[in-house]
Amino acid sequence: MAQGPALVCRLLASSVSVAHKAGNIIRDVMQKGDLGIIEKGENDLQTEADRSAQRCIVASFKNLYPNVNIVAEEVDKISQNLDVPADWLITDLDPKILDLECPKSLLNVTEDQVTIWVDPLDGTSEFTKGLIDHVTILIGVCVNDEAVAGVIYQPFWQNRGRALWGLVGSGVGGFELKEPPQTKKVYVTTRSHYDKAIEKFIDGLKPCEVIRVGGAGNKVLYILEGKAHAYVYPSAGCKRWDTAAPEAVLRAAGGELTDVHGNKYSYSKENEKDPLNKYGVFATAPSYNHTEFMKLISDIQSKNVKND
Ligand SMILES: Nc1ncnc2c1ncn2[C@@H]1O[C@H](COP(=O)(O)O)[C@@H](OP(=O)(O)O)[C@H]1O
Ligand SMILES: [Mg+2]
Ligand SMILES: [Mg+2]
Ligand SMILES: [Mg+2]
Repeated sequence: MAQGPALVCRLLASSVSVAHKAGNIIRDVMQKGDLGIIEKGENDLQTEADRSAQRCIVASFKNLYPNVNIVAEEVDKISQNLDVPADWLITDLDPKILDLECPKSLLNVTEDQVTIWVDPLDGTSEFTKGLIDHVTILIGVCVNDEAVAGVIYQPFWQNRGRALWGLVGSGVGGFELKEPPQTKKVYVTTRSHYDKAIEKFIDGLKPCEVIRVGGAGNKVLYILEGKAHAYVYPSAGCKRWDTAAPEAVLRAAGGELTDVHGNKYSYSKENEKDPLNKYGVFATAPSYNHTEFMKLISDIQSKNVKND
């Protein structure tokens, strides 16, 4: 009997379609100009765009995939209200993604094995400062504890937005994958959560250039588009919704994302209660050997401990 597209492919196709709508919502909030900023904690903001984009994304997924587990960043009452306008409930599935051949290992995945990690607006700090190029929407499709597919959506790319996607074992799309320069080492790190300890750590890597930009999604884009060799964040602060989609897209392209020890984070639903990426974020370009890079990181850490 002929079978329809596999669940993982349908989830990725939905992610692309839903991200386009959430992008519209974010652009509308920016255009109206009333961002409705709330301070959730120290150096941790939320806006009307974060809340509304999350409501659109979560309501759409719950409607189409009632048994899939969804973990989204915003936990307040307004963001969790799924009574959304009818046109926010997206049922389209991006046809290009549905045409993809699903990797064999993912063909038989069932809803109960899936957790979708949603960051409705990554780079909120930059968004509130008008640095709109740093903003992305992140939807990561995870099976058991692995990030296997994801969308990084840039709502302000060329004033209209674009979806960059990846399916591990299949490939990436929506952008041109580029290698970083061979002549110099470039590292990308946080703009808004920078401190002396991070500065010292990165100095130890002796980079030729350090780029500081907002957003976990945006930093992985720097790697994918050949502007940086690695994303270095030697600090706790990012959560699983910040890294699920970027990790999936990067892995699908041949790169890697781990903690400071070179271990993968788990994206299983059990992490909902403790989603913090406690041991930092270290991501490398496809052509940059992650194991060797993590060895360099480990040497630097030992040196720092000796000198302290
Ligand atoms: N020390 C910290 N405290 C709170 N959030 C942090 C953090 N470090 C990183 N993050 C979160 O990780 C994402 C990327 O951070 P950065 O731009 O500093 O690299 C941001 O996501 P959001 O913008 O979705 O909240 C940010 O809030
Ligand atoms: Mg946030
Ligand atoms: Mg984020
Ligand atoms: Mg966010």
